[in-house]
Parts: sequence; C-alpha cells; structure tokens
Amino acid sequence: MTFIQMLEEAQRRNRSMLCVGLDPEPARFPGAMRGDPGKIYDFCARIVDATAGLVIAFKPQIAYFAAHRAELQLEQLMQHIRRVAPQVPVILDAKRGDIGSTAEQYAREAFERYGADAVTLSPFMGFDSIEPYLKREGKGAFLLCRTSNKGGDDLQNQRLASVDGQPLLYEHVARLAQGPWNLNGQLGLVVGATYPAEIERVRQVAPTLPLLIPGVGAQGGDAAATVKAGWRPDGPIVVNSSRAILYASAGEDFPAAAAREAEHTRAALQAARG
Ligand SMILES: O=C(O)c1cc(=O)[nH]c(=O)n1[C@@H]1O[C@H](COP(=O)(O)O)[C@@H](O)[C@H]1O
Repeated sequence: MTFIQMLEEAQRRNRSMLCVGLDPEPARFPGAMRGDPGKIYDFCARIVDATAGLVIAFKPQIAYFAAHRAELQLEQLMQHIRRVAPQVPVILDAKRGDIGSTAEQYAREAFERYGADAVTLSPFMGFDSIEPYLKREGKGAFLLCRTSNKGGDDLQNQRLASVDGQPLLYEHVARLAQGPWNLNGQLGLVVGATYPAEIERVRQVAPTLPLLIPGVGAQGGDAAATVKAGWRPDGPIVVNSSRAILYASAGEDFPAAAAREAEHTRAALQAARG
C-alpha cells in the first residue's frame, strides 16, 4: 500500500483527520518517569496504545529522540506502532534538505532505519534535494510550504518577481509540488493551522495534495477553520497536535487523558467537515 492509500484508509477506518505528534520531553513526563530519557519509548508507546484508534497518522519528531541519544528508542517505537496499529501511517518529522548524495542518506535513515511511511522536507535547496526521496516507491514527502510559526513570514511570504504571476514564495512551492515536482504522486505540503487564509490559498494552487497541518492545540490554531480551509474529498488533511495531547495530564492517568484530548480534537475536526 502506498503512503497516500494508507492515509485514506486510516482516515476512513478511524474517521479521523487527527495526527498525534510524538514529541517526548522527559522533563514533562509524569510521576516516576519525570526527567528520565530512558523512558521515552515507554511514554510514547503508552500514548500510541491509547490513541491508535483515533488517528489518521502518528508523527514522531526526530529531534526529541536524537537530543537524548534515544534513536534506538525511536526504532523500537516505530516497530511498536507497526505491531499495534499496522494500518496507521507514520510521518517522520525530520525537516531534511540537502544535496542529492546526502539526501540519499537521509532517505535511507527515514525509510530503512526507521521504516517511516513519509518524511517532512525543506524545499529550500530545490528539486534535486527532494528527488532521492521520490525514488522510494510508495513513500510520501511533505514539503514545508507555509509553516505555523511567526517567522514563516520572513521568507515564505516574499514575492517572487522573476516567476510568472509574481507569486509569494509559499504559493510557488505549492504550485511546484502540485505540478512539475510531483513525479509519482508522493508529495504533500506542510501548512500551519495558525494561518487558515493561507491554507485556503494553498488549496487553490494545490487542490488535491495531502496537507500536513500542525498548530492546533498548544499553538492555538482553530480546528474548524483549518478543516473548512483545507479539507477536500480528494485532498486529505492530516492535522497534527503534539503537546496538548501528550501532556493533557501530568499524572499517572496520562494515557487516558491523552485519549480524551485526542477524541475531543478528532470530533471537532470531523464536525467541521459538515
Ligand atoms: O513539520 C511540522 O510538523 C511542523 C511544521 C510547522 O509549520 N509547525 C510545526 O509546529 N511543526 C511541528 O509540529 C509539532 C507541533 O507541536 P505542538 O505545537 O505541540 O502541537 C512540532 O513537532 C513541530 O516541530
């Protein structure tokens, strides 16, 4: 099954557009786990077990593992997700971007070492930095387009005078990803929930691409506005929330609290589809 087919299947089966982001911070773990990087796997596995039936995808952020020398725990976690939720695709959030020979190594890391179904990439270095990922049949790649942070304005909202129609940089990224760069239908775009007007604009330029939309929950993005702007019957959206779900409770009941918060967000997203 390709990444896109897995997304569509998980969306249908779990009736969900919610992606749970796995951004483990030992300092925020509950009880006896608090401050222990050796518990990263345990913490994340319990979140996965509690939310697997509620999500369209999981998105581990690699920095939260690598910063604690916990790459082996990330490998274990990927295997755990495969075991308990084989139908749920996993997006490795690595935001890679480098020349082709190095990109090839990053692609091996994401798809072979960790067994991810898709990866996040920066398009800043151009098409040849994206191409090695597209050679992996059935795998997906989400290009940063209009990110959720304030500083996204600095470059992404600049106008490209040299390109037909003088689009903003993020509009141009969306156009490339919908068209000439999307050789085998593997590309998607990252657009922040904090900017629904821009999500709508991206949808005009890229009507059918899957959108990874972080920024609901801790960053304050509006779930209903996100769905209205981004969801299309033939263009899935993957709406990520990390901290609001992971740290819904600081007590031993954290898996149940995470499930409640995930269910609440899942329902709000579904309701906005109308
Ligand atoms: O690519 C991403 O996932 C991403 C892009 C973006 O524009 N904004 C953004 O917050 N993210 C990631 O999405 C997650 C958001 O986490 P919360 O703010 O805790 O829900 C983090 O892992 C970020 O690295």
